[in-house]
Amino acid sequence: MEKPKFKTVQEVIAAGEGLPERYLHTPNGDGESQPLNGSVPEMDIPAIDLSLLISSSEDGREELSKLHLALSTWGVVQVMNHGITEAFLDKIYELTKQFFALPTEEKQRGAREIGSIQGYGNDMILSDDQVLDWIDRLYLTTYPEDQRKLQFWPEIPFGFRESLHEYTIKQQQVIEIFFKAMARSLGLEENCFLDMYGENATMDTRFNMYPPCPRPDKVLGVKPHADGSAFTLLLPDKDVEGLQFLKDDKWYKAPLVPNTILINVGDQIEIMSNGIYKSPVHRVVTNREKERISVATFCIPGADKEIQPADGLVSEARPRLYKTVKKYVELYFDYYQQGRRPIEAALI
Ligand SMILES: O=C(O)CCC(=O)C(=O)O
Ligand SMILES: [Fe+2]
Repeated sequence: MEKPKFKTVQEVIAAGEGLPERYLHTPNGDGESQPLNGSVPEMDIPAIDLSLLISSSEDGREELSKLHLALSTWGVVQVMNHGITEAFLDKIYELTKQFFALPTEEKQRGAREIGSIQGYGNDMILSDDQVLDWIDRLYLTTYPEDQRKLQFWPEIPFGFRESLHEYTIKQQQVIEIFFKAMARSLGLEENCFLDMYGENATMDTRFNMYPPCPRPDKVLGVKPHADGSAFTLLLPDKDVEGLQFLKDDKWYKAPLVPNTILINVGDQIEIMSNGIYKSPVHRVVTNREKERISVATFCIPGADKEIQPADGLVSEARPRLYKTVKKYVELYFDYYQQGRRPIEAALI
């Protein structure tokens, strides 16, 4: 299959030809006239103890109400006591760093092919007038195993493949507990969301690298978007800030809390929860001196599954807000390409 002709951000920098115009945001009058690297306040989100979410004790109930409050206001939580050791998370982080530090030719062995999202590359170029994100990434489907495309899985650094396999298994436990906890926190039967997620659900892991950028006032690492997943597990860089969430039209930065996983609601949980849990708009700003690494895993309901508001969350007082959707991620890319919020397509 044909490999696309593109330069990754790392190659753009290595070419030493200055910053291409295609990365520059021009002020368009709606809030973007402000510099992108202005200082913003930190968001006030709780660290949720995952081990307590499965307990029926008083502490467990308290943790569920903390979860409810955070997901209905921010749509984001930090999760601690998630059962994955700090050493293992560090290993994932280090392997990601090592991968992006490899010579271009080595990384290109797993380069994305035209029309395919999996593999190594830059921001997906969907149209000629798209402002590009200052990001290089490696995108891999990790689950179910028969959907893995191993030709894109790096053999170097040593241990990458095995560790990603192990990380996938460890994340599945977190995902299952989190789905059950969300349902219980809304007064639903605990398998209510898991059943919609289905047996044929997919996990996609995206390794993100944001090189230092000469114009953080004009260039974004990731443009504002909400995730099309049910929810997303994120390992943000341990030292370098950059991720910001929008609330009531203002940007807030995500705190750096060691050894936690950040979980944000995606559009499909917003739909399943009839809008009670919010799929937050977020972006990544760039940094002049430091590179930033993050690892995001998108939990995507099975393509055979109909996603709709849970019956228990629809009433006369709270009418149903969303249609039934299927294969939402396909619809997501169509809308995203037109610069629209895909969830609009699901609104009744
Ligand atoms: O790099 C990050 O912290 C977030 C990336 C992100 O929003 C995404 O991959 O959807
Ligand atoms: Fe995202």
